[in-house]
Amino acid sequence: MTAEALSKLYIDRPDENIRENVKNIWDGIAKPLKGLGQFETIFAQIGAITGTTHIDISKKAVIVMCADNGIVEEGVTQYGQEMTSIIASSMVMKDTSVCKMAKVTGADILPVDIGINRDNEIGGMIQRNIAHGTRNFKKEPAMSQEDVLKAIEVGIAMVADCKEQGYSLVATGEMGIGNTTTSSAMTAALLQCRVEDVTGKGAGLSREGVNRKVEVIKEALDNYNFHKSETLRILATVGGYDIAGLTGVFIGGAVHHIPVVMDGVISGVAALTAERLVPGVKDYIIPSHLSKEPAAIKIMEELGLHPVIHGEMALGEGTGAVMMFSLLDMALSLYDNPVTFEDINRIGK
Ligand SMILES: O=C(O)c1ccc[n+]([C@@H]2O[C@H](COP(=O)([O-])O)[C@@H](O)[C@H]2O)c1
Ligand SMILES: Cc1cc2nc[nH]c2cc1C
Repeated sequence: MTAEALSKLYIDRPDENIRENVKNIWDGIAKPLKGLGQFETIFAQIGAITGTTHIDISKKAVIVMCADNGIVEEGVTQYGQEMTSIIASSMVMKDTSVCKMAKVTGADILPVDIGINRDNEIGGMIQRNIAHGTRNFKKEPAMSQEDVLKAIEVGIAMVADCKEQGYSLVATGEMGIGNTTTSSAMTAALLQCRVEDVTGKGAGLSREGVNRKVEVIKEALDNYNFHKSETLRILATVGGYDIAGLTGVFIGGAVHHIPVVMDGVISGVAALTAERLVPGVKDYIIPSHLSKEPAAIKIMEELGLHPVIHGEMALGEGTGAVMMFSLLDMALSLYDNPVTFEDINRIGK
């Protein structure tokens, strides 16, 4: 896909009549008006996206983009790069946090190697490796624009495949040591805000570690001198294959009318990138939780999204999105099997 073809993608507006119809169905259920709050508007959004008031979220998948980041050699993380491979391998064995949580809600985990740094493939992963990790963005741009476009295409194609396999709801997840550094760098560049305001502990840095991370990002951004509108250049220079792949997942959701549940801060940066590249994508995004990483709230504000879970989570892999799956299933049980005002009036007589 070329940058031009990407910018020309057309996103339909969600169906506003169906949005209203779903809201009216909620109002007919025997409960205080708007009593399920944001969940009512989320189902109205799903109806508007899918073009029907019959909400089906029975088959769910988490697309977990796994990739390595060259910036790790600058000492910006608590763990070494090998941890990406270790957790990705465990994901295939259904033995990581997101796998255990997905088992509870009955969702499938689709682990994608989009840029892990290792010579041999991890059997059982969806093989889409574009490169063995990115380059160190403090020294040189992390990726070429061509490779970034390939990664975006991988994400779009993953959603198309999911649709073909009957999935009606997908979520974003990722695994990649160093990806909170790429996320903070991208947020600072895309929102033109101070690096220290959008940089956090990631997977467990000390205060001194965070200070170092801030300095590394600042030095790099000073060199590149981005304008906030240079979305693709920012992604290619200081982003990662995981963020690019997830950008494609969000775009794919909008193109294929599949709602996409957004996980934490890395997914958030990808969502913002997708909306900047292809305006209209954000109408297809369902936020799940507000990550503890400080960039998350700024991204939510910029996108006008309101996550429902405020639990200070900072885990990644798609865990917050899977938690949201459970809440959506529970809310849907009211919508699917409602007690209406007619029912209770009849019983009460
Ligand atoms: O999802 C989040 O908001 C989130 C916040 C902090 C850390 N993580 C996870 O931790 C890893 C990145 O942390 P780090 O410190 O190596 O940049 C990566 O694999 C993410 O899935 C994820
Ligand atoms: C153990 C571990 C698991 C993770 N899952 C997502 N990011 C992670 C980072 C670490 C360090």
